[in-house]
Amino acid sequence: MNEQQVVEVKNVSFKYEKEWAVEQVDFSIDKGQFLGLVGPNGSGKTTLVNLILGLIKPNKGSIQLFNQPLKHFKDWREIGYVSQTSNSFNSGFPASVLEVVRSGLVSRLGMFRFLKREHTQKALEALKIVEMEEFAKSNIGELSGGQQQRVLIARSLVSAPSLLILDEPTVGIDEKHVTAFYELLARLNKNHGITLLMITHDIATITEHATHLVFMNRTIRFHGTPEEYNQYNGNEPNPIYGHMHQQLNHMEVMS
Ligand SMILES: Nc1ncnc2c1ncn2[C@@H]1O[C@H](COP(=O)(O)OP(=O)(O)OP(=O)(O)O)[C@@H](O)[C@H]1O
Repeated sequence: MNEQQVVEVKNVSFKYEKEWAVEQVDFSIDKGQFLGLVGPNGSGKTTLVNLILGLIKPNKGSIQLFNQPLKHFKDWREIGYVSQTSNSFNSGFPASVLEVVRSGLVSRLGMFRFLKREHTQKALEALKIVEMEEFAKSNIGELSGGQQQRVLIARSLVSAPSLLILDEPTVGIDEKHVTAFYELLARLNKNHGITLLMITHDIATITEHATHLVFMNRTIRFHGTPEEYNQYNGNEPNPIYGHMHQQLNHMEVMS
């Protein structure tokens, strides 16, 4: 047993109908890694994350979370999940930022109402981490896409997860705020010890910030560090990686 292993995907294949969406995927994520999951549209990234979250079951292979087979895994508070949120809340959405963040603890709030003050405290601490404390009383629908995304990250942080999974979190964030957003993720990773798995199309930026990269197109085409990626990228590429790099460049232009 590898104590450091947070996610282990062993030879996993999945098909919705006839076509394989994910085929023989094999990789693991160790504690403390910031792993960027990159691939063209329809390459199986969200399917893979849904498999890891246990929302769908593999046709072949197996998945372990924190060294437990997925079917026995119960402590879902260990895992935070933030999906794409562009325009999640419209301007009339009737909730304050604090209420949205506190709702990350709602399952426990029902049983322990008297702990409400403690939950508010936890929510404020999470807002502080994402530098949104001053917006606690604002209406969520009045914030920008990037600010809303920070609030949703705060909501997933209130239960103190060890692993945070983000599906294209920079969609809807304007370019000048994307760097600050990546800096926030790097801080969560380095200072708070949270392991990160992030789906993105933004190869250039993820390569600067992630500790590890997985490029997939139904199967895994590359798994390694950004340095390893840059090495083959800078040298004569071998045919598989060269082809993948062309595809990735094409994706970058398309996204
Ligand atoms: N619910 C579904 N039913 C049937 N096929 C699906 C379903 N969801 C996804 N697919 C198919 O599975 C393949 C992988 O889709 P998936 O959403 O995992 O890709 P992705 O890499 O996340 O794409 P994108 O970058 O566009 O979000 C695609 O061919 C897609 O059409």
